[in-house]
Amino acid sequence: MDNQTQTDFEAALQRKIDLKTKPQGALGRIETLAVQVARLQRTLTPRMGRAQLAIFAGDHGIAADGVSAYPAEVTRQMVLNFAGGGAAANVFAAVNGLDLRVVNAGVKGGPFDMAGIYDAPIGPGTASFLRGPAMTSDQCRDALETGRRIGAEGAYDAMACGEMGIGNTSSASVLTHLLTGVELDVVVGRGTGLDDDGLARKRSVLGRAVARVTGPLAPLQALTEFGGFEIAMMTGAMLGAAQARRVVLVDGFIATAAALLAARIEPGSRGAMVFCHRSAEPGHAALLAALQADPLLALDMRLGEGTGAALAWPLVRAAVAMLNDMASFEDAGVSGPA
Ligand SMILES: Cc1cc2ncn([C@H]3O[C@H](COP(=O)(O)O)[C@@H](O)[C@H]3O)c2cc1C
Ligand SMILES: O=C(O)c1cccnc1
Repeated sequence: MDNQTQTDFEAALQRKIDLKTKPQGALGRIETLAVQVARLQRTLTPRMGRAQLAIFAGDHGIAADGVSAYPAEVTRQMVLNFAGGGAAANVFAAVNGLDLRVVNAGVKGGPFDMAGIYDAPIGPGTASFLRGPAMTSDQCRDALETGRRIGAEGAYDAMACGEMGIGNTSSASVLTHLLTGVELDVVVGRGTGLDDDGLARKRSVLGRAVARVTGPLAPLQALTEFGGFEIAMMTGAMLGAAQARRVVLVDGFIATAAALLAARIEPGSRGAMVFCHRSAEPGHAALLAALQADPLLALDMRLGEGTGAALAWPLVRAAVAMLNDMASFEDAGVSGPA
């Protein structure tokens, strides 16, 4: 769109919302959401029919260094739980009508070879980033490419990204520190529920890991050094979905680390992102501030899997329904402001 067309479009969009049977601005953030989706789809009559929740799973070498309250085997066990329909993400996706896709981005123990799990492993888990890079730059590129393809596949209007990977709050914490400049100790949290000793150990391990590198890292370098296969694939999926002009439903701490990477790699992707909830994991605030994002929900959740994204999906649908289906003052014969 040229500048004049853009200005006319924005004016027509705001006028359409202001003529609805409500006091001006009375639907608050629902109005902002409607504007965002209309801009993304470049129409005054956007569509918000189907959403997919893709859960990317990957193992982390750093998990063997004692940074999680749970053992690494839980990653694989939870992938089987997703396939069996028993996880929180399954339940919320079912209630709110999102299609679920489970992606093996690199879980230890080899391919699953079973219905309901898409095997696209980059490797058998990352290497521990305490001792060297988590992955090679080729692996990082492959994960991003696979993610981009997944993000653009199917006939979806929205893409929710979730993750599973024991140890991935460690990866996300280091990425948050490197990408935002906020002090490491501030952004490291309890993850799955470390006690005070566990948290101190996690801070110490991650401090030593960060000391391995010097100087500011470019986003792709940071992802290669300290990322996870599921984080890299999720970053790619967000980029692919944004490029296809789909709404990107961003979940909690880990997903927002991927979102910040995506926005740094391609700033244009930011416009597609809807920030769904504020995680209780402390590093989330730093990521949200860097993205100038104010999430829709604050439910004290700290799970991941895309649970917050699945819960926020009906709000996006409601915003679009408001724009398309709500009567104007004239349609309904309601008097405007006195
Ligand atoms: C049973 C179970 C289900 C989960 N679903 C998501 N996570 C979440 O916790 C993990 C990250 O936390 P940390 O860095 O402390 O390991 C990720 O797998 C994340 O998705 C889970 C964790 C557990 C234990
Ligand atoms: O907010 C998240 O995504 C999160 C927080 C803790 C553990 N796993 C995920």
